[in-house]
Amino acid sequence: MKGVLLVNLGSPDSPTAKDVKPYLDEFLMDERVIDVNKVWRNILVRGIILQTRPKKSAEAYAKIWWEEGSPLIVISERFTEKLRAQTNMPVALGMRYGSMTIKNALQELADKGVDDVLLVPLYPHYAMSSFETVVVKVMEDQRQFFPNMRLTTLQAFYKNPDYIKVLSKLIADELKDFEYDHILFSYHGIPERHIRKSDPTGYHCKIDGSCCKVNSVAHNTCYRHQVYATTEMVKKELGLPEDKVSSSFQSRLAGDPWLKPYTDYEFERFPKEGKKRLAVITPAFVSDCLETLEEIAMEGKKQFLEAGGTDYKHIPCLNDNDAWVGVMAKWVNEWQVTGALPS
Ligand SMILES: C=CC1=C(C)c2cc3[nH]c(cc4nc(cc5[nH]c(cc1n2)c(C)c5CCC(=O)O)C(CCC(=O)O)=C4C)c(C)c3C=C
Ligand SMILES: [Fe+2]
Ligand SMILES: [Fe+2]
Repeated sequence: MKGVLLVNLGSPDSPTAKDVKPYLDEFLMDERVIDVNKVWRNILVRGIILQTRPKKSAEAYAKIWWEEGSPLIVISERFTEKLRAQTNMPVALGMRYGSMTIKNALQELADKGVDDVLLVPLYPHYAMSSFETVVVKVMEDQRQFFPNMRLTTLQAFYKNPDYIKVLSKLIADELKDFEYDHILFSYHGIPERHIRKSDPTGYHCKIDGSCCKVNSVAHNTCYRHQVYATTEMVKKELGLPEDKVSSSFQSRLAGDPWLKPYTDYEFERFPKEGKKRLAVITPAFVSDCLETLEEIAMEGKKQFLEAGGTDYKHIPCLNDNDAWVGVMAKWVNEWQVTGALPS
């Protein structure tokens, strides 16, 4: 029998340093997130980052935490519930990190008789630290615990026309009552090194702005190309003026160079250039989370207004938007009936 496994990133069990620490430990000890050798990763993560970050992160989580729990988890659960109502297959939800494990989600499917699984990483774009680590972990757990299960993966849907349409519609609806000077597409950043590492040609990605526009097989795994493609397609779909739209990258850790421009630098720059009314959309995330609700909706707003901006609007993620659930239902139901996946 066929079934669907949705996987998102995950959250700590509560917004306390005690629960944030083991969550960050699992997250940052992932070799696809902090991609240095094991000894150095151990020193960096356990000897340095985890000494101070859990307390700081817990304070940030406390600002956005809901009565029902972490927004990312609660929203993913709502999405899953709505999807279940639109398919006649079992649908399970797992998280890459934290206590809602992928193994438990696979077990839930196996208990319902599922032996043919469509894995849906809940990321529109491919990055080794998001999409790839989910696929690798699901494959490991499947091989180890469910050897008779078949796995198929829905590829990153960053340029799928159905996805672009629902994202564009959401943006248009949110902007109906907001007069803006500029719309910023702020994507989660990654270290530049990850772009080079994920380039199968070994030479295409130069991160100079030009490579992402020249056709290449590298784009299948190039996060930078994919996020710029999403921005371009939404811009086209909505007929947005070229000079009123740009992309940037948020949430970097100290140390390496990460993809530029940095979102927080843009918040400082825009008011000085007369862009005082700003709308921000965060399409790297399908559900609102710490990085959108705290970093963008709260801290970003503060920074922009202090830099001289006058109006600021954070556009929510697709979350459990009915049209978005409908698109996912269309994709998974088509796979169930024909075995075909969207391109
Ligand atoms: C959109 C996809 C994501 C990519 C790519 C990604 C890369 C990446 N992230 C970190 C470090 C952290 N990210 C944190 C939170 C976080 N990251 C994503 C998504 C991507 N990360 C989400 C959805 C969230 C929010 C989770 C939630 O519970 O709401 C955090 C934890 C919070 C904090 O302490 O700031 C860290 C740390 C790295 C290093 C990285 C690529 C190398
Ligand atoms: Fe992250
Ligand atoms: Fe590129």
